[in-house]
Parts: sequence; structure tokens; C-alpha cells
Amino acid sequence: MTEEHLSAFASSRFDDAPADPGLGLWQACLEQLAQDLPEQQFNTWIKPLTAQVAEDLSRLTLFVGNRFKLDWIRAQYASRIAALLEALSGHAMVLELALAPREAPQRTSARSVVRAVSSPAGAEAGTAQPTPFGLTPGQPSSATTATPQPSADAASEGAFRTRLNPALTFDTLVEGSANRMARSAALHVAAMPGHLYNPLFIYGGVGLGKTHLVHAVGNQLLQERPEAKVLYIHAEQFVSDVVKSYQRRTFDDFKARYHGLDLLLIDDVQFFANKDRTQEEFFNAFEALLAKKSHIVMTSDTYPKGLANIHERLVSRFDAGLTVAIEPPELEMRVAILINKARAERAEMPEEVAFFVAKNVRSNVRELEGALRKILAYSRFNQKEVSIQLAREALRDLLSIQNRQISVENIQKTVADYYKIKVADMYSKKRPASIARPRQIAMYLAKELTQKSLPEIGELFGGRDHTTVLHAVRKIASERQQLTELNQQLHVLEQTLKG
Ligand SMILES: Nc1ncnc2c1ncn2[C@@H]1O[C@H](COP(=O)(O)OP(=O)(O)OP(=O)(O)O)[C@@H](O)[C@H]1O
Repeated sequence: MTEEHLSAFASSRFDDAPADPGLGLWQACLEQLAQDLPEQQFNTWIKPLTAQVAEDLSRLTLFVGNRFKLDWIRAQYASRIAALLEALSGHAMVLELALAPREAPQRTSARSVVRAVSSPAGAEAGTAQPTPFGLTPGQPSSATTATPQPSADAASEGAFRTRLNPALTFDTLVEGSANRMARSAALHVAAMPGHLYNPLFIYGGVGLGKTHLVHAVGNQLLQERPEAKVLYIHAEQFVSDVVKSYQRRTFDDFKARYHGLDLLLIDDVQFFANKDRTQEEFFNAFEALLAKKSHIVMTSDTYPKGLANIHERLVSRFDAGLTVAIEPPELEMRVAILINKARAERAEMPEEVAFFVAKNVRSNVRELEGALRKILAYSRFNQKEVSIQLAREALRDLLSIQNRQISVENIQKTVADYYKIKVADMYSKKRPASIARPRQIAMYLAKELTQKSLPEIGELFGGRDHTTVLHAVRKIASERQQLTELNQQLHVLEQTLKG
């Protein structure tokens, strides 16, 4: 969308909207978000934002009322807003989030968005540049690069005391063979915390739904027992709480906060690596919680024994309850997720389009969501129905990167290097297990990560029959479900291949 389009877009919707590309851009973005998000979410998080757009439309700064809200918006909405801005403006834009000073107006409607006169430099440097509205921006932080870090102080803030995201429930989590076991264990914990599976340790690759699942446990428990003390926390935040309690000598507060919980949901415990003091405090909290039959649910990117630089006594405790993996979703599950997420956005995604997207976006659910957002934004702004052709256009960058990066030759080389065999063995007729197995793994990955058909793959593996490829694909897929070590190896290979 060009600047003229934006002005026209903004004026066509707001009688009194100034013909101003920056303001028009944010207004268009707000309009879209109002359509896409549930009303309550929009009103709570998006509507109160004030925006400042650089004259050349290269940068948009959003001002947020407090640190907790800023962290939440960064974690939950920043990438969506950034994608929308890019789709609307037709070029890359930097999205920044900054704290607004207390005296600044907190509530603005789509019609009263704040915009700086012409001083993007002030916002860039994060200096206190008063705007025509008397707004004094705080330190902006780039939303496109920052990682979510909810603040500790937020724990005491009203409805967000638990740090649970109410949208992440069992209802919105699509079930499939990839997450069935983890989901049913989590449901069990939510129904009867402190009984079986304590601690529950959930592990898996990025963007596969671990965080979603632990929030679902907390939300479900609170629905049945609203008085329960539930806390969701990212491991990095726990580290930072430990540091703060040391600096401020507030150990009693720290203990009161963590040792008194009924349910502790802690995400990404691999971040405890090499943090001895934190590990000790976590060990104490862990023991205290288990002693009073409170439940602990943890997530990590690997299984307990695969964790590096974590004390053995913790690792053995992590493994003492139930350890379950979440796998990358299979094709049908990816399709179901796309269709469900599209509906949640009040859009329809025809099944054939969902299959097309699911076949091309295989790595994780977060990427699927990103692809869906791109398609829906593309469809809305071009006012075209969602179709395979439209999906192809909306995802052209992603598809071309994928096609460029992952070829069967690339897979053969990566797998051969990994298992220390010769690339030539991928095409040879040799059959010893030390060669045949990596070859089967490479065939499996070729089927998973490329668009090639079974006969095409067979051809590229020294002219083998398609039934040989099919056998390899099925065998590795089934063993992957049972053998943790193989699963880990495949994760590593997939991550390497995807760059
Ligand atoms: N089975 C599913 N059904 C619906 N949505 C899902 C499912 N799995 C994941 N998601 C969604 O995908 C996104 C990424 O999931 P989540 O943040 O839970 O992944 P994660 O495994 O914790 O990743 P990371 O290790 O990077 O933190 C979230 O928006 C989540 O709601």
C-alpha cells in the first residue's frame, strides 16, 4: 500500500481523519486489529496505545502505560503489529515500544492517535522529546528484536497476578498425535494437582505449544478453583527474581511468593544452565512445593538428562514425575490448527488452502501462525478471497527461502556429515546399518522438508524404488515416536537444515 492509498484508506473510514500517511497507517492498523482480535483483547491492550510515526514512515513507536503492559504487548502482539505495518505500508518498518510517562493520556481512541511533528531522531535515541501533545517518551525498545520478559512487579497486578494468558486454554489447543500424551497429562494435572505426574516435565522444539499447554493447565485449574495460587513464569524471570531478592535482601518475600503456590508453571528451564544460585533457589522452591503437595509443571527444549550445566540433583528431580515430549505436528494437525486459528480470526480458510500451507510450513506452529497472518492480511488488503494462488503470493518470500535452502542434495550432505559417512553412500547400494540408517533418515527428511514425491526422492538416492523410500519414511517416522535419542537427532538435523 502506498502513502496515497494509506491516506485514502484512513480518510475513507474516519470523517475527521487527517490526510496524513503516518496517522493513516496507524489508524488502518487499529482498524485491522479491531477486526482480528476479540473485542476484549482489543479494548484492553491495543486501544489504549498511543503511537508516534516517523515522518518517512520508517519507524512507529507505541507508548504503553506501564512495564508489565509493555512486556505483555511485546510478547503477545508486537510481531502481529509489525507484520501488519509491513503489509499496510508495503515496506519494512521498525516497531518500537516505549513506556509512556504516568501523566500521559492512557486512553485514546482510533481517532486520537498521537503523532510526533517531525522528530524521529528523538524517539530513536530514546530521549525525552516532548511531542505537541506534551508526551514525553521513555526508552523505546525495538519490538522486532526484543524477547518477552514479563516483569516481576507485575505479579501483584490485579487480573494478571498469575501471569496467565487467558487465551491459552485447552479449548484453543488443537490435539493431535504430536501432543496427545502431553495434553492428557496436563489435563490430569489441571484436574487433580498434587497427585500424579509431579513434576510434569514437557519438552520439545521451538514453537510447538509447550507454553500454550502450561497456560492451559493454569487457566483450567483456576476455572475450577479460582482461589488457587497459580503462577506462570519464564525461567529467565525466575533468574531475575533471584538476583533482585539478593540485591534487595528480600528473601522472605521471594520465599513467600514461590513457596506458597499451589501450582507453579515454569517455562524453558534450560535457561537455568550455569546459574548456580538460581538453581539452588529453585531446588529449595521445588522441595517446598512438593512437600506441601503443590504441583510443578516445567517446560524445556530438551529432556531432563539432555539438559546441560544443571545440577544433577535438580535433573534427577525433574525426571522423577512424568516427562513427556511434544513433537512437531503432523500434516493433518497442521491443517486443523490453521483452520481453527483462521476461524478464531473470524476468517475462513478453505481446506485445500490449509493443506497447501501445511505442506509448505512444517517446522512449528508459530511459523504456521505467521503464515496464516500473512495470508489473511494479504487477502484483506487486496480484497481477494483466500485461495491457493493468494497463499502462494502472500508466502512467496517464505516459499522461495524454503526452496532455496532445503534441497535433497543439501539434506544428503547434512545427514552424511552428521553421521560421518560419505555423501556418495547416500546413492550407493551398500547395506551395512551404519550407512543404511543415515540413508533412511535422509529419505525421511527429504519427504518431510521438500516438495519432492517418493519416486523423485528414490531417483535422487541412486535410482531406488519409491517403495524403498516409503518404507524408510514410515520406519523413521514411527521410530521417532518411540526413541528419544533419534528424535533429538532429527530435531538437530531439521534445525540445521532450516538454518
Ligand atoms: N496444538 C496447538 N493448537 C493451537 N495452537 C497451538 C498449538 N501448538 C502451538 N500453538 C500456538 O503456537 C504458538 C507457539 O506456541 P508456544 O509459544 O506454546 O510454543 P513453545 O513450544 O512454548 O515455543 P518456545 O519454546 O519457542 O517458547 C502459540 O501461539 C500457540 O498458541
